[in-house]
Amino acid sequence: MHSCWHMPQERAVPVVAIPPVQIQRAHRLRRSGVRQQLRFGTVVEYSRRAVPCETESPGVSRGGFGELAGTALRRSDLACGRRGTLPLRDTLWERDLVRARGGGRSEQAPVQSGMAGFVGAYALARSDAAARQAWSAHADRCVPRLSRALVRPAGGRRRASAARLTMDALVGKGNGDLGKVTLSHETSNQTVEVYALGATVTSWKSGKEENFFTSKVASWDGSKPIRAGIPICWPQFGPYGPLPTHGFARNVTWKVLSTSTEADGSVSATFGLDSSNESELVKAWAGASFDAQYSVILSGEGLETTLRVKNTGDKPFSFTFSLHNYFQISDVTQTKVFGLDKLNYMDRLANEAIVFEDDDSGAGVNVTEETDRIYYGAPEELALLDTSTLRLIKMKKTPSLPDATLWNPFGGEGCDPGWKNFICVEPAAVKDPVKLAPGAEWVGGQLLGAE
Ligand SMILES: O=P(O)(O)OC[C@H]1O[C@@H](O)[C@H](O)[C@@H](O)[C@@H]1O
Repeated sequence: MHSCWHMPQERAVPVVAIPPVQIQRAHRLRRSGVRQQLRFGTVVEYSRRAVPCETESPGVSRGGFGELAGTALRRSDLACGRRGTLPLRDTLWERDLVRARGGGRSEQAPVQSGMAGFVGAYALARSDAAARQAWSAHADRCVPRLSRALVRPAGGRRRASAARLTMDALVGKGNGDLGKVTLSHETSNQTVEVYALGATVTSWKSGKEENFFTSKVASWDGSKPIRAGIPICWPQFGPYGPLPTHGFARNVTWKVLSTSTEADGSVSATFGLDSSNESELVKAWAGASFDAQYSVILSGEGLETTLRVKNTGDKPFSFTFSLHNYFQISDVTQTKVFGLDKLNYMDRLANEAIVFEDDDSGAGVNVTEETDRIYYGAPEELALLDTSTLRLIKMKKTPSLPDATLWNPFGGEGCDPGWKNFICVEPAAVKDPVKLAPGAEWVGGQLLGAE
């Protein structure tokens, strides 16, 4: 069989076509309510197989495996004229393949908690196993890195590099004459823009592709938070607390504390906000004394954004938090969010009822109506796939951010005119507010990768 999808050498296995009828059978099993006996975190038997992409399977139903495979097939069709194979190793959908298996090679392999949907999307979107492994390895290293104190004392390994400032980090003016830092990572051809107002990352480009949404009606005069990129919701998420919605971090101007270049070539900017800020909102926050630093790091693997908060007073305080990612997508209804299947969520549109998501198909969550949810205890790794463009955004969040929100207003009255082109997936700490004792520090952040 001719193959246009590269199968890496070390993963070369006999390619066995799965007839559409077997895929249909897998769907029937799932739909008929047969429980998946194979759970995340267990060792499952799986079959190394590939779906033949010349099969424009008339019988492959929409939803789950079929729909995504269909997307991938269309991509293959474009690339190689309706022939080729798509490896499906390590994917959640392999659970279906296990059921659908009709003989052939199989072996034992671990399926990691929370990874399956994400890896599945990735595997389907791209068949480059080497890149997949590199991402996973980096993401695993990233959490401890994110959890370290961010600004090192003078003389530390990180050098605040005035000499390289013009190359890697530019401090200048942006829209509305607002202060802005631009970071460039030349080897990976990424750039990021961060406004001092709210320390808001407004743009993150991988090559020419913009990963973040900027509202056409965003205000750039400081009167409102900037609706673009990653507004920081702190020290309050949503209406839950004494402050205006989403707290004050996104409303006030942060100091640019440093820009630097690491030995590994990653570039960063760190912003600071503390309780000496003159804003009435800050003063009104129950007299809490704090020192907050927000670090934005661009590396070959993507974008890391991390908030560190220290209680500098003699009273404890608590807060909730989210990184309000506005991801740019071509159509919200054609976007799948992976990692949130089969989780309880709090539905903010249904009197905050706890809803049990029973679909564990791994097909990803698809927004088809106004959606405002908080998933309690979301996995550390999430991903979203724009199935129109096959653009994939991967997210790894620190354990200190156990929750994730999912929001799109879906054309509701007064909502943003660009609602179709964004989806908010926000790593968050909402259900259990973070409590900080005097002198204590907290760190929460995310690593984002785009393909
Ligand atoms: O303040 P913004 O950027 O308009 O975002 C508001 C939305 O932010 C989301 O995080 C919340 O889940 C929604 O309930 C809320 O409406």
